[in-house]
Amino acid sequence: MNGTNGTNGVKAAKPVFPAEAASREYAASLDKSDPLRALRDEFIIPSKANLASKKLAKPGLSDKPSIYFCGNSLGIQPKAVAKYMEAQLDTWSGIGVCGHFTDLEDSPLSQWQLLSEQAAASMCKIVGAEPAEVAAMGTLTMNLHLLLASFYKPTEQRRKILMDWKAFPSDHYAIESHIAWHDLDAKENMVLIGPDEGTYEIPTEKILSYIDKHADDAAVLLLPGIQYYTGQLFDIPRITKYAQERGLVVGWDLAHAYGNAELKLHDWNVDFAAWCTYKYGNAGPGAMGGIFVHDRHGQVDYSEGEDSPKFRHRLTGWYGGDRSVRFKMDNKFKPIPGAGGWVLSNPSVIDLTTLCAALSVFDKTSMKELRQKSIHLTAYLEFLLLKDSTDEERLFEIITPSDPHARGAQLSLLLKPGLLHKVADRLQNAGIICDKREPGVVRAAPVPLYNTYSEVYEFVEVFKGALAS
Ligand SMILES: Cc1ncc(COP(=O)(O)O)c(C=O)c1O
Ligand SMILES: Nc1c(O)cccc1C(=O)C[C@H](N)C(=O)O
Repeated sequence: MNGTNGTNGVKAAKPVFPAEAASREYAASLDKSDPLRALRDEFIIPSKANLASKKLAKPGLSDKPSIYFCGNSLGIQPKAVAKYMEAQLDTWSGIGVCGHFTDLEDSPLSQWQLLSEQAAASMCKIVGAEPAEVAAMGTLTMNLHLLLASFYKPTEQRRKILMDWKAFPSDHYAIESHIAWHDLDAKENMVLIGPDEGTYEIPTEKILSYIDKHADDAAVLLLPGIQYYTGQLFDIPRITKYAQERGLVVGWDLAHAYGNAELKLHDWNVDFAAWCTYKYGNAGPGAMGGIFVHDRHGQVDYSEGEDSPKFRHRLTGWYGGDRSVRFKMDNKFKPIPGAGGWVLSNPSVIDLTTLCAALSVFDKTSMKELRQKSIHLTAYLEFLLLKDSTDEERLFEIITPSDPHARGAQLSLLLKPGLLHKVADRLQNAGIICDKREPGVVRAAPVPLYNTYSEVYEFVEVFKGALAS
């Protein structure tokens, strides 16, 4: 397989496809030789019949599956979810409150007090962190607020937050409200970094130049790992290092990068990060999110005595308190060392259950393997979309970077004005699920865990047919 990440950090070349690759048979041959093909069977693929009928029903075995290219918004259901949920419901009905401290034989789930650690143990592999640097908790926007409460400490001199020009609205509101929370003017203190006029990709050099420009007045840089609209994957290690060397604290919103790109948050020395798990993570709509706090920020110092722990300030709650003293009820907060110390409440075990089920699928593979396939699968999509036409002839433009190392699974296709609804309808009628973003973008995300090369081929046939009609 071409286009894989080589060893020693050397980035592999972009996959190249021969002319004969543009056929249904070739796509099928790629599926046949795909080493990860068995993973598709770990999922329930929404069926065309169900999408059309709008009745509550599970997809039947003989139903034709839809082509699901919307993992960038909501991943599909892993079969493990039903099994894990049943085990959890049986635990609750079987032993009630004793579920907190009892590990049951044959259950894939640990006792409730340890369930968030079970999730973190798998999640840390996806983001490249030590287990203690990751906590399963809350939801993305909520977690960004909690992390900003700890890491955005504006001073007279440093008060600005550098961010992207088209941040997902929730991130924009979170940052805006945090600045206002400190009685500062939001407009003055939000520095939006965007692409040059008429382009979509933000060059790394441009981000670095903003960091230079604001090296004396910016407190935090908070960017998306992958930009939700354009699909651009940023150079996280380079940008992080550059900003930190100039005194900024660096956080990443990994909503679109979690389970999609290979991440090494610990080695990259990222200060903090947050993500949701319902996109490429497949943990279910509104599923529990995750945070990363670098080891150096999560330490608890007892050098002044057991009763006077010193730790980075955060907004606290009892589930961030060390388990050994959690039920002593002495009202002396001793944080769990690491990201767990940011947890507030008794977590929903139902949410943790779907998360653990989704993570059990990731445990069958690795981000390295997934990314290898993803780079190849998305390059195949790009190849089929672009072949046989020139930039001038096409009724769409791919606004996602063409460098596979500057994007994840998603390609964002910007259509000529007036075409979006027609194309979206045609895709929907053909049982293809991907999303549209006004004014004219179709986002298509072939996901390596469950999508196939044949589906990519079919998608392009329908997409091009819709444009030609
Ligand atoms: C980049 C980004 N930030 C924030 C959100 C919102 O997250 P949540 O609703 O889980 O807080 C999303 C997706 O909905 C997103 O893609
Ligand atoms: N979280 C979503 C929701 O509650 C409803 C509809 C869509 C979403 C999404 O996740 C959108 C997604 N973040 C995006 O990139 O557009």
